[in-house]
Amino acid sequence: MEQALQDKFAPETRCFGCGPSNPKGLHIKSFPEGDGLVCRFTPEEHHEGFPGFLNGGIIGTLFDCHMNWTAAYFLMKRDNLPSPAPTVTAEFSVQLLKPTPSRQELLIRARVVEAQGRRVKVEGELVASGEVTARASGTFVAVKQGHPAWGRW
Ligand SMILES: CCCCCCCCCCCC(=O)SCCNC(=O)CCNC(=O)[C@H](O)C(C)(C)COP(=O)(O)OP(=O)(O)OC[C@H]1O[C@@H](n2cnc3c(N)ncnc32)[C@H](O)[C@@H]1OP(=O)(O)O
Repeated sequence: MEQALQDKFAPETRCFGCGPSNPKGLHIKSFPEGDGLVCRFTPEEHHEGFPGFLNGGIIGTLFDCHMNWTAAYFLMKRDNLPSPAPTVTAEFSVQLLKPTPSRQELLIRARVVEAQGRRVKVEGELVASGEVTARASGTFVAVKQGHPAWGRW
């Protein structure tokens, strides 16, 4: 199977959501597919908000990191960079449409809907057994040299 973007481009990073080297992290894995990125995630019991259903903050983190990588990968392709751009989350919002089952594999899709300069808008959806249980949108910005995140991925 093809390597996840996180493992290919940032294996040493420790982001709680997507850092491969954080032993307590979620280890979100993003793969290019179609016009965006997809992520498949199977929650653990300690990610639940109530029995059998996922905690809303965990849902937010899944969207945050996966949409961030969607923006970073988009900028890499658009600007012909050797690796994904160093993007951070400027803002994001999540709509929790129905309880998300936690004892199964979940699918998160994200795609870029607008981009200008180093600012990228991304939309995402979370699908459980073919049903969309949450949607999100956010703005991600590629940082400049001198930003605390510069060179940290
Ligand atoms: C291998 C690699 C892996 C790369 C992949 C890595 C994935 C890691 C995932 C980690 C995700 C995180 O947790 S990141 C950590 C949480 N996030 C943060 O700490 C970010 C804190 N905020 C900041 O550092 C800053 O505010 C920035 C970088 C977002 C923006 O500051 P700046 O660089 O000075 O840029 P600025 O000129 O203000 O804005 C640039 C453009 O973005 C717009 N903009 C700025 N902030 C916002 C905002 N909140 N909402 C909407 N739009 C905004 C501006 O209007 C402007 O648009 P225009 O006029 O150009 O149109």
